[in-house]
Amino acid sequence: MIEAVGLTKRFGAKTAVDQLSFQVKPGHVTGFLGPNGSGKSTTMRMIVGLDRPTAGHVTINGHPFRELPNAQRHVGALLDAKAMHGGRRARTHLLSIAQLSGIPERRVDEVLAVVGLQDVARQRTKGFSLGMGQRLGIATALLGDPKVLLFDEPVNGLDPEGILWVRNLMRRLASEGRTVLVSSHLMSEMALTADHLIVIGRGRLLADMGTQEFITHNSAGFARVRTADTGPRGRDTLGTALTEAGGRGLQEPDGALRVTGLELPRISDLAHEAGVRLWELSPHRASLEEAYMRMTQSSLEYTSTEDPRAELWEPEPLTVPAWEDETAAPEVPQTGFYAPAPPGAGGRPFLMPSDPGELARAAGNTTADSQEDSR
Ligand SMILES: Nc1ncnc2c1ncn2[C@@H]1O[C@H](COP(=O)(O)OP(=O)(O)OP(=O)(O)O)[C@@H](O)[C@H]1O
Repeated sequence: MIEAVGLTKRFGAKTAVDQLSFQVKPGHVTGFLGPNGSGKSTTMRMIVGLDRPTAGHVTINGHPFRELPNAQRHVGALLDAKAMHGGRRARTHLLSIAQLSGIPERRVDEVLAVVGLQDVARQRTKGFSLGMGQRLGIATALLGDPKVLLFDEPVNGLDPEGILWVRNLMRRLASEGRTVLVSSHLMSEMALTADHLIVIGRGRLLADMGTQEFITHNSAGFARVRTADTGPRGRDTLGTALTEAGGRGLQEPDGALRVTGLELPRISDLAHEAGVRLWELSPHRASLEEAYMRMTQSSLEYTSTEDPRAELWEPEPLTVPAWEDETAAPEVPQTGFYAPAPPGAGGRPFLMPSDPGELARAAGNTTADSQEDSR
């Protein structure tokens, strides 16, 4: 297990890591996420003793890295895939590290086979592609058969087959009871690889929870509603009914409505009462990328002038339906199937009920009851 307590690193006036406390437990792949410059690499460097904390401490299985006897046998790390002597052959690179750590030569050939570099083992690493370098870096981390593994951006530069391979490798290492901490900016990949997440922003801890829990806690909630094509006026009729009931609808590019401010059962009732047939009524299920953007948007060290993430919160309507002009969208409430106010504006994250029966029960509730549904 890796344990950080009040871990802090300052570079002059810059606080790169700010009072971080977390545990990385064995048997899981823990994703380490954060915007550029949020302090992930600095944290990893402190874990393996390459940077000294300004305050706080971090231990591996109860010991600071520098006090671990034969650390290579306990901890393996891929921090910089380019950190190798370009004039050395891949096998020689591994062999020199193995010899320094008392690791038998046969292990070098084992890890070369694990990462699929046997055929280029005698090539000099300066000719390696980024992906080959990553594989060699992973082989180096695995050399001592360590119980604790750190990977900083291991899928950087890998092709889809390589990414899949890394995913399966991480999961296998965790299933063997090892502690696996992996950073990546590839959210779709992290969603598939990591079962736990530590998220930091500006050096501070933003979240430490299961991946699914993280997505649930940080998702904008809305319903997708598609009216039957058979009734061309159905969408406008429904839009008016939804607006009058306190909801708000925006047109999705595919013609569906994105509805906030109303629970699904209420939307269904309103459609029924208005005589509008629905072909789709579904809760929006957020991706890890969306949840991550939502959580970190105020913690980005560098943001582009034009924020490409804006579309994740509220799409521009392609055309403003008539009913949109009639009534101003009301203040968005904070409970049930509602979209929260934007982060930073005091909004509470939207939570999907984990129990689908909750939806059915909510269908029988009055408006007053529905206010109790928030979780
Ligand atoms: N040796 C150093 N001297 C001065 N500042 C540093 C040093 N190392 C890191 N920093 C600063 O500390 C902050 C955190 O950097 P770090 O590399 O840990 O972030 P990161 O989350 O790994 O970023 P990325 O995702 O871009 O790799 C940045 O502002 C960086 O410029």
